[in-house]
Amino acid sequence: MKVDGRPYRTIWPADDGRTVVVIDQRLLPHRFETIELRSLADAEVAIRDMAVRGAPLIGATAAYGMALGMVEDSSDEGLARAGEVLIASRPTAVNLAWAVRTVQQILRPLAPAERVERAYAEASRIAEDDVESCAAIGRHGADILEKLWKGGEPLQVLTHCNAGWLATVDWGTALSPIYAAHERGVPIHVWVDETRPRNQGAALTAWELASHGVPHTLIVDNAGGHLMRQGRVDACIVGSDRVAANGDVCNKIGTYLKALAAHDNGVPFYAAMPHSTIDFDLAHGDLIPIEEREAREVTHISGRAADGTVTEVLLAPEATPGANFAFDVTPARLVTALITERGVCEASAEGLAGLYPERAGKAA
Ligand SMILES: CSC[C@@H](O)[C@@H](O)C(=O)COP(=O)(O)O
Repeated sequence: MKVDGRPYRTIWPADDGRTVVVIDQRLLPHRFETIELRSLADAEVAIRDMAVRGAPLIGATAAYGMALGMVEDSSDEGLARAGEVLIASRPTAVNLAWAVRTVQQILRPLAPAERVERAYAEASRIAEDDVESCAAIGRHGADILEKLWKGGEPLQVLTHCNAGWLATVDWGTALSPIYAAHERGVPIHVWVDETRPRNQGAALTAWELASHGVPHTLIVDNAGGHLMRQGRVDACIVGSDRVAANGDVCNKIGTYLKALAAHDNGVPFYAAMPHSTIDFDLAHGDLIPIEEREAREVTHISGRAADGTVTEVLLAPEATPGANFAFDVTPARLVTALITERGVCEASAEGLAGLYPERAGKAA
């Protein structure tokens, strides 16, 4: 996608062929800056501190992290250790473990001397695969949005968190259909959930949509139910960090409440994801590890001024403890359909098996 007229992806190798460059998403929407990852530790910290975030981008960063790890130590021990370090950085998005295991599987039979080049090639393949997958998700999802639009007033779509191009290598998952429909001339207005506590909706989704001229309005996380009751939402689309084999969808905390409100109000609720997000090894969503982050993100709110100064304010009494669950699981029965690069399917084991017959019922 473009930033100030220049095409960008969220991750790319620098000219030296070794350093990996990413956008520092902690600085958006006020500053667009990149950081260079030069070591396995840099990649691990970028994921853990959320300079990069979003399931597919975490996966691509982990793949490049494996390559950086191979530069440091391409022995069998180095290969295993790099995987352990990266997998421990964030637990919920399965794309991370999927990318690490994909790279390990390719490298394991090779001699250590051959592993560095092959690791970079595989990381680049994973990144390209994500770009193609997200573009295809955009086409399939735009077909749905086009059908939902009855002509006249803009289609009203609600989204949660950031599942746009910043969360992937390019295009996005939930936002890709919105961009594609917008390109096709379908008038769309997006209700953007702020997405406390880290405000990915306010900071990232709003920034993306504004940069691409898609009309949108920022709302507090609890407004979605009210808008749905008033008939002011035609569809919800979210991304996912992990889809279980039965179609349960894990995504940013608060997604489940939106799905409940959508179900109660007859609003279609779609989740969009590439194949790398589907965990055929997990029978159902209750088995998905839910990341718990620092309570400080809940008890405090912080904002960055345009000059870069960060101000943090305590919201609660000093002694009040906070709990910070980063994701929740929406049961498959509340999901109208899954939108993948292979097409649209029911959120069920049968639906997933129809699209991925080679993976269903087998280890990923
Ligand atoms: C495009 S992927 C969708 C998800 O990764 C996205 O909705 C999300 O929950 C991101 O969470 P984050 O904690 O910002 O990594």
